[in-house]
Amino acid sequence: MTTLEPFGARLRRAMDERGPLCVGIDPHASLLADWGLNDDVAGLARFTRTVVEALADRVAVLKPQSAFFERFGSRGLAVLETAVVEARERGALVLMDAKRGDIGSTMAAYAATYLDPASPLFSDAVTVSPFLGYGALRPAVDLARENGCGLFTLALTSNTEGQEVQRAVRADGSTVAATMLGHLAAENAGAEPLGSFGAVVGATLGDLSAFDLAINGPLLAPGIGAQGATPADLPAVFGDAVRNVVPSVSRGVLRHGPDPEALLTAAARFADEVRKAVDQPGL
Ligand SMILES: O=C(O)c1cc(=O)[nH]c(=O)n1[C@@H]1O[C@H](COP(=O)(O)O)[C@@H](O)[C@H]1O
Repeated sequence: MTTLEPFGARLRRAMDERGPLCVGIDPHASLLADWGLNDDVAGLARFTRTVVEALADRVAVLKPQSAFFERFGSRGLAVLETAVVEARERGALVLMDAKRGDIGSTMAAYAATYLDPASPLFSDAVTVSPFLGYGALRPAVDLARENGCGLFTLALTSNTEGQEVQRAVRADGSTVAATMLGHLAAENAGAEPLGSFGAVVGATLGDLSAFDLAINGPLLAPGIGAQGATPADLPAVFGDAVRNVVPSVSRGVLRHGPDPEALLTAAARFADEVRKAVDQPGL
């Protein structure tokens, strides 16, 4: 198996060619109903295939939310496996949104699930939670490096509840979030054109100038659309780091289905708004 080019380089190229938008694949039961589909594995498969076929050859990143597949058990995971393979074949980078985080020895198994090319769920990158300690993520960091994959570590999440943990002040006076950003900057030191170790930083959070977002890695910015943020908010939230932002939308695009053209139009509209806001290419 050929080793992939580092994820950061692959992502930068995809952002340059396709624009930086990430579309999330979140098959909520309510969306399946809105699309006239049953809340069962056949409905899940139809929904997922529609999104992949509509968008995988146009957007830089597709981000399946694993929870919506796991709720159907092994047959849901089989749908997810197919989606990952098809999306990658059509040229999208797949960011598995699994938000895994555990003690190091267990983390190694999560890493093998998403970052080992031999795994049926092998993805370009995965979201991880550092709240058992950043060091516990080491097996995932190492395997990502080995296989040309990326990690997106939660730093400042889009939901207000996250603040009690992420903005907590440590004994040395730094916040937990700033500490995570510091770890990521260290992982990405010297990487060109972009490091492979991203942070998740919500687009909903307002001015973040108190945080050093210059981690030389991508900043996944969920919260656009259904959670209320808009592409126009990005420069004020991210400042100079906006060039490395991967804005992420799930329901804001998915609610336009099941017509594939309508999905693509919705994604293109978000991409266009992003391009106007941050001066990067559209779809
Ligand atoms: O890691 C994520 O993607 C994520 C981090 C975060 O801080 N907030 C957040 O909403 N997300 C995910 O992004 C998606 C947001 O979906 P929409 O609100 O429908 O656009 C969901 O799959 C969330 O799990």
